[in-house]
Amino acid sequence: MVMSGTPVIDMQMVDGLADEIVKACVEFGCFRVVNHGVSAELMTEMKAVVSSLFDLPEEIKRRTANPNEHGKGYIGRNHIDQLHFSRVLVLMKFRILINFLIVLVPPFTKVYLGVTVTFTYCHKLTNHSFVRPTDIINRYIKAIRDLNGLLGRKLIEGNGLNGDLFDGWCCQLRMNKYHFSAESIGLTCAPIHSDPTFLTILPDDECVNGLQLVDKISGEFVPFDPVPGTLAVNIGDIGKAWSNGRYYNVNHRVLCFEPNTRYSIALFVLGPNNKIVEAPSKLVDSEHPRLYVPIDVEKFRHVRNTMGLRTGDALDLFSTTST
Ligand SMILES: O=C(O)CCC(=O)C(=O)O
Ligand SMILES: [Fe+2]
Repeated sequence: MVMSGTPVIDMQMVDGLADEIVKACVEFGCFRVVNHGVSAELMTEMKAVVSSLFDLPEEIKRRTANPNEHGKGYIGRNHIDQLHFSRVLVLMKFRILINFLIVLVPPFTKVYLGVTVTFTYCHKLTNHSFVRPTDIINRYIKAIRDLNGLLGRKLIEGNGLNGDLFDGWCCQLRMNKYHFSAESIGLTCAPIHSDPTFLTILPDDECVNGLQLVDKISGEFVPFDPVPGTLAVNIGDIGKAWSNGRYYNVNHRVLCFEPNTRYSIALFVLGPNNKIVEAPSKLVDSEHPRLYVPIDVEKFRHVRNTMGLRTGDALDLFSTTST
């Protein structure tokens, strides 16, 4: 059976919100949220900023290069590096990095260009032609982190736990631009992967589709088409580990279906600042024995990247039964 459609969850619903979210994480590993608290106006402003940042001259983007930390600075178009797609940038709480990935697809040999810009750098950019990106990005991140906080509280409640889940966790903001052309129709532009996150909040392009998910039951790809006014949320590997295997770390990919530019903006909720993730003891019992050893999230991402295990397999290396 192919799943008939991922749920759209109203974040302002009064009763049953926590249960709906937990159910969606277990059954689909993804869902959409509406009434999510990120205003349509802010979303429009953010999209304009993203587009302006991508339109910056190459020379300006190159100034953000960070030769010491691959993946945290400019990556030229000629540096094709599939690994970078899954490389994760750790954002300290007040030192926010923005990673742009411009994805070009064959027949071009240049796959994408990546740039990381710090907020400080964005201040410098205010001297350039586009408007107050820092203010808008700051407001956007605040709104999306508020939403994330609410999701975390509902996950805690839905599992019968107490406290805050994502308080102080590291996040990464990644902006993707896909140059879809007539020649690229039918091609895979972002390869199949799970996210190495607890969860990802993804405003996908409302006009240009392309995102596909692997159905939990059938194992087949199914479309995850945009629904205007909603934001997509998906569970990653760390979410599966924290839930003691209950949540589905859904594999996904992006295909080109039409010759239009496509944007998406992903907030990756990576892991706690103390770095260790383990399932709360309440989620472990005789019917649900502990599946994973405590996971150091930085080590996890390192193993995942260096071994190229991008579709959830890296978790097997942290299994309580692996030798
Ligand atoms: O562009 C999209 O819709 C998905 C992007 C994605 O999966 C990612 O950045 O991890
Ligand atoms: Fe992803």
